[in-house]
Amino acid sequence: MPLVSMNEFLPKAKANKFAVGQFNMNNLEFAQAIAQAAKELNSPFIFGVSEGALKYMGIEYTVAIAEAAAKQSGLPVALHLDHGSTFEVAMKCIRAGFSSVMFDGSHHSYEDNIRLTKEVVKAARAMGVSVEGELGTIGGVEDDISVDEADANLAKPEEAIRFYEETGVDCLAIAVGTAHGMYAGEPNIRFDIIEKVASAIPVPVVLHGGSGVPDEMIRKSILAGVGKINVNTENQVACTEAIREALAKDAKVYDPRKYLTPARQAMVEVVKSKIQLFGSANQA
Ligand SMILES: O=C(O)C[C@@H](O)[C@H](O)C(=O)COP(=O)(O)O
Ligand SMILES: [Zn+2]
Repeated sequence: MPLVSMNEFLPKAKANKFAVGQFNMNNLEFAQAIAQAAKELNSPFIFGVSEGALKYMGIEYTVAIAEAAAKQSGLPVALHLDHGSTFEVAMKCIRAGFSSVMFDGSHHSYEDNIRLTKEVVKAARAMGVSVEGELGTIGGVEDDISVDEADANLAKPEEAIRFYEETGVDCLAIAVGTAHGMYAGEPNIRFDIIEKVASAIPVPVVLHGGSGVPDEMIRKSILAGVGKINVNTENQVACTEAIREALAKDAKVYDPRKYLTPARQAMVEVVKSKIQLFGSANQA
């Protein structure tokens, strides 16, 4: 199956109250693990690729790997630019074969964020590519602010609703108390904000910072209207722990396949557990 826009599965997720996982692709083993887990559970999924990951893997390798995974799995798979910072990078990804892009204008003023997101939506829609927008500040490692500081920048429901109405994005990431990276304690998720926004717009709310969020909070977020959840850190941790363990067991090992095989399997288990939790198994 060729790569698809997120609109192939997000409307169904919103209607049937499940969420589709965005699992970030950082190298070939991540892509293989994500595709294998999704195939075992017959789930649609999204490969998220940040600008940093794009630089690391190269845009042509990224698209080729995602296309191979979609073809091999036979599942609906979207290749999605994660936290795209400019119109230009979004267009570069679309031209290279991405089926979906996020324009993260959250660091701009509210009005500029609307104006810039609208431009991306107009161009992307003409090419059948879905767009995610972002409002508010999602804290954590990525922008080096703590969860408490991020709380001061949660999305305001009226602003989020107007943002959707003016931009026409296909899904909307709003800051509701989650953060990128691992949590020191538990996140304080504002389910009331999710509910207010999700009940007023026809597209799903996106939850960034999905790693380390307790299962019950994930279920509650989905019931409140989250239809896409991003996970990267938990896969990175599982991958690195498995490599450390393999190297500690045999200090003389030099064949990367010897430590990347358990690393890949550890990620398969993480992704499978998220797919079960998000309710997207058997929704392909
Ligand atoms: O870290 C990245 O490169 C991707 C993340 O920003 C992704 O969008 C995300 O939200 C993952 O959250 P996490 O797994 O809880 O860090
Ligand atoms: Zn994110």
